[in-house]
Amino acid sequence: MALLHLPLPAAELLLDPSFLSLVEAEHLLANLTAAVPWRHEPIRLFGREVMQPRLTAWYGDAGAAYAYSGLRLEPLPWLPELQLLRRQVEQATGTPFNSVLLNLYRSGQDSMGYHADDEPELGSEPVIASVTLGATRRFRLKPRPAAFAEATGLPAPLSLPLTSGSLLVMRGPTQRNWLHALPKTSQPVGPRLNLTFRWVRG
Ligand SMILES: O=C(O)CCC(=O)C(=O)O
Ligand SMILES: [Fe+2]
Repeated sequence: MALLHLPLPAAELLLDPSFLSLVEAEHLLANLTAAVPWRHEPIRLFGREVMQPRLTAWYGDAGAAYAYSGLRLEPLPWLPELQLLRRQVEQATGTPFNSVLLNLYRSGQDSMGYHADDEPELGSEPVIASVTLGATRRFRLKPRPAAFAEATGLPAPLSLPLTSGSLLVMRGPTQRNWLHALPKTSQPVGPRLNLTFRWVRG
């Protein structure tokens, strides 16, 4: 399959539902779950420290350090399977990446709140390439700010089920005009590992 444009105003969103085969995705999920030194990090939220409802890890080229919601993350050196995946994602998107953020959602109770990937070190129109392994979860998008939200006439946030092996690309003005989230679900779901490849300016 190839990357297909999803029609979303003031955004550039592309999806390849079968970027990896289900078997490839399953192997990668098992290998990475075991090999990655997962961290459970606090996050600063409205001046309070709370634990993130997920496990994380940050890999990248030396020097691609990243400030993320009050955390300064030093990258781990690439694992061979992450290096290979980086090259496949670069090939598919035609974009270079120097780092990847891994999020492990252990169950339906793990989640990520609404945010934009708009940290200064990502630049003004970042390309974010997101690979999903494991459980299908709903990725939500809602327009920002309020005036633009009204103009889109959307009654509710968009909901995009991301399946195992899929590749989602957000680029162009997407981060400026939209927020995204991965809400909790009460469904009994297995673990989901998401990898977002990024270019961080040193
Ligand atoms: O898990 C996902 O699909 C989203 C992850 C995300 O938005 C992020 O890492 O910034
Ligand atoms: Fe994000």
